[in-house]
Amino acid sequence: MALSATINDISDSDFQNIGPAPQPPHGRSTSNNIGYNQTKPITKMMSQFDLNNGSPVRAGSPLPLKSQRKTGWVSYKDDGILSFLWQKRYLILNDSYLSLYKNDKSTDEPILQISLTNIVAVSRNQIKQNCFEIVRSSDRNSYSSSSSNVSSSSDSKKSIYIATKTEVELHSWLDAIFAKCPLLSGVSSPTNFTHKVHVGFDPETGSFVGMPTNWEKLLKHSRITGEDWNNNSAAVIQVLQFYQDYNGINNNNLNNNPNNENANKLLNNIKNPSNISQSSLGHKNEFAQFNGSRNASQSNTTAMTTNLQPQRHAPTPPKAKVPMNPNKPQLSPLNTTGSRLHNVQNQYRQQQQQQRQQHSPTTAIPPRNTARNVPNQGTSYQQKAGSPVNGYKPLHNMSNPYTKSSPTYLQEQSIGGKISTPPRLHPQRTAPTPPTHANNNTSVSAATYAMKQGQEQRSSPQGHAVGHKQPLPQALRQAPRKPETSNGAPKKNAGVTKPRKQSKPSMSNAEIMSKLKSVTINTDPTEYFQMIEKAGQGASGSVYLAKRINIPPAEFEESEIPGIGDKVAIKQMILSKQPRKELIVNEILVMKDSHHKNIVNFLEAYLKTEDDLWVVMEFMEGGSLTDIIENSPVDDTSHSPLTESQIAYIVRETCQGLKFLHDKHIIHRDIKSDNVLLDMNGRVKITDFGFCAKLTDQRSKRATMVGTPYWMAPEVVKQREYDEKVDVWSLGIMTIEMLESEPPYLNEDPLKALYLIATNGTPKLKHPEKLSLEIKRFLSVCLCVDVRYRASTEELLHHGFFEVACEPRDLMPLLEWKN
Ligand SMILES: Nc1ncnc2c1ncn2[C@@H]1O[C@H](COP(=O)(O)OP(=O)(O)OP(=O)(O)O)[C@@H](O)[C@H]1O
Repeated sequence: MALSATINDISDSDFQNIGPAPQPPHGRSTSNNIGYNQTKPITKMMSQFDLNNGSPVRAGSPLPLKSQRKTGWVSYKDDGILSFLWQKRYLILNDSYLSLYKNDKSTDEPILQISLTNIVAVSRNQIKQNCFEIVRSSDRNSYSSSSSNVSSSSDSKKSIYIATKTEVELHSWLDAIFAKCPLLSGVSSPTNFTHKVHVGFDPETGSFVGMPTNWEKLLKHSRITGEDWNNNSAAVIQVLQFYQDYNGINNNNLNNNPNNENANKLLNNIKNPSNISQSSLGHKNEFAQFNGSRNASQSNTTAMTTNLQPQRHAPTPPKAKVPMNPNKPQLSPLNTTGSRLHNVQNQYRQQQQQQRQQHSPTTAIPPRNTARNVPNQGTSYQQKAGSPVNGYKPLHNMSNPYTKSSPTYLQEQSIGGKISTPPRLHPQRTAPTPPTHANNNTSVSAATYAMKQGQEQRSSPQGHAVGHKQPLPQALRQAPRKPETSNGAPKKNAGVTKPRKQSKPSMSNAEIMSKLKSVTINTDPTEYFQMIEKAGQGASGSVYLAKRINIPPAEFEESEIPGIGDKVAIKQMILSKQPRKELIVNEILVMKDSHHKNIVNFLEAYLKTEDDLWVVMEFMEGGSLTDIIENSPVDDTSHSPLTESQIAYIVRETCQGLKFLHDKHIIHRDIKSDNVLLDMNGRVKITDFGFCAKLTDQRSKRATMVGTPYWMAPEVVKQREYDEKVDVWSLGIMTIEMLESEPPYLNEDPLKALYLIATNGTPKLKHPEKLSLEIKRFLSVCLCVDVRYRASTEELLHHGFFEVACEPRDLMPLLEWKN
């Protein structure tokens, strides 16, 4: 293995580091007493690290512990055949080896000796109290008196576990080992989420200590608790890493964020809900941005904050036909997702925005926020409007393939582009979002509204977010609204935003345009369509209902000539506003090649000008499944708005679409109710292919973080390799959406939600007693953490749950709200 080869090349004078290299701890305390509650030394120590700019330290850098020999009694176990056994051993750490002896006479032969150059990771482990794991590469330099004493696996990595009597001892060993092992570089790198630095939760101050500043801050603002930390610190580190990567957050940005003070105040308010007054909402709003949407593209920021008028000053009418001029798309006052705001909400949001602007020199795109509208919400909103906020509403949907610098499909694999490896984390952020120029009165963030509406909804002591002790008021179960775009329509981009790494685009602009031209008709399509109304708003553009009135000459095969008078959906995108044009190419290529009854049918695409792209698809007049969930009444017993038969039908159809993709080795990676559309005949189809990934013989697994966190499989959150089965997990979550109106953990802040996904395993249902055995069995095979036991789409299609599936016509009642 390359790693071990590298390791064996290390000489004493070399310093090697995995990943971007942080600075080792200069002037690090030699004390072995850095313990759990000793926040000062640890914080001080950590403050010396520059995780962004750290460079490898060459030999000769002061490592105070280097010259010391450390000894002590520990409990030891390995992961070999004696793995059940904890044995008392005498541990000696010198400058070259970590050795375990049966007694404290080091003159005897050690039972295990590991060369320090072979130690590749050290992390706390929960299998025993005060325990840490040492991972070593297969080694020529290490010695074991009994091969069975060490992992019997032929893997090149082996683990041993060491437990100490006290937490203080544990930290002291960690300190010493980190200081001496060249591959550990003294502190964990944020790009390697092996937890190599001892961090902790100080119960006295109620804060996390010993972390990079940005992580500390993220944790402060999350609802991850000391208990969570103690239960599974590795998972906390993982989700921090994930969150940071996903949002492209770096230290500088956080450290320099002028909102931090406000965020801290907000944190206090969250800790002490009674402190929160109306006037503190501005801070809270900033928290929403801080926590969720700080990375939104700048280009969208101003536009969004200036264009909320239609929704703020008038409740959205249920439906209106707005004639469209195709040459000049009008901004529809419709909230096309079917979410209707009340005036009180709008005033509320306005007020919040004013506060936010007073307090914050920056503006970020508020989170996308899919309102889960429920009947009679007005009353609840009004009640909330006058009452203090005791929490904040988390962020539902983070998808926005086009507005972020995300690791892309095209960067990763071969559909329509070059193959390149997924980018590593570059902690640099984009420039801070410029101050908004929006008029205070018109600039309202959906996030701020959501915050106001939010409710502190703690997870159970066990950490399960679902299964609330008390049923939530209807309005509070409503997810935040989508951030709104230039026409007041909701926008997908909330909470944890989709990944935006500063990776080099895999194709140049010219290459993208050339690719785009090869898959589009390069004519002005205006004369071929009559625009009827706006049907929806995505992050990358608007979707219009249109009628085909003409057909471009010689553009279609005879068998494919579309019908005059057919209704179509046209997604119009201004290319210069798309930070990731390759995602659009990606989407077109996948759609073009994916004709299936459960996939939204791509018809054609036009490059009207170099900047104006029209993608023509079949029109799905029923809207998204999210719309249906939002607009379906929930009864008093909080029973599902959909029957199990309806759910079985919708899930089966989605599953068929997924199987089609999976058979082509394509992973959708963003399955959720927003991306499932229905027509008025009850047909169900998958859409939004911007994040698809192709598995190839060379790459049968993926590792890039893509998707929308609440729907993400644990292996994605944990940044492990994954395959098609991530879609099966998301399908299970989508099934829960239909049962409970929202995905698990939606009421948690994004970081906590990620933690819960990573640690809770299969999410718990709110009302399992109301569900059939079949649907529960179905969910258990979709939401199986162990991917090996998670069903494939092929297997799912044989599941007994689908036997109760209704007929398409039985969905009609769910579509009535559209009429
Ligand atoms: N084929 C279609 N038929 C009918 N309505 C559609 C169709 N495609 C999209 N819509 C509507 O337009 C909205 C926006 O769709 P779009 O695919 O642009 O959404 P998005 O995924 O949020 O955006 P983006 O893909 O740009 O991030 C959808 O929520 C849906 O209501």
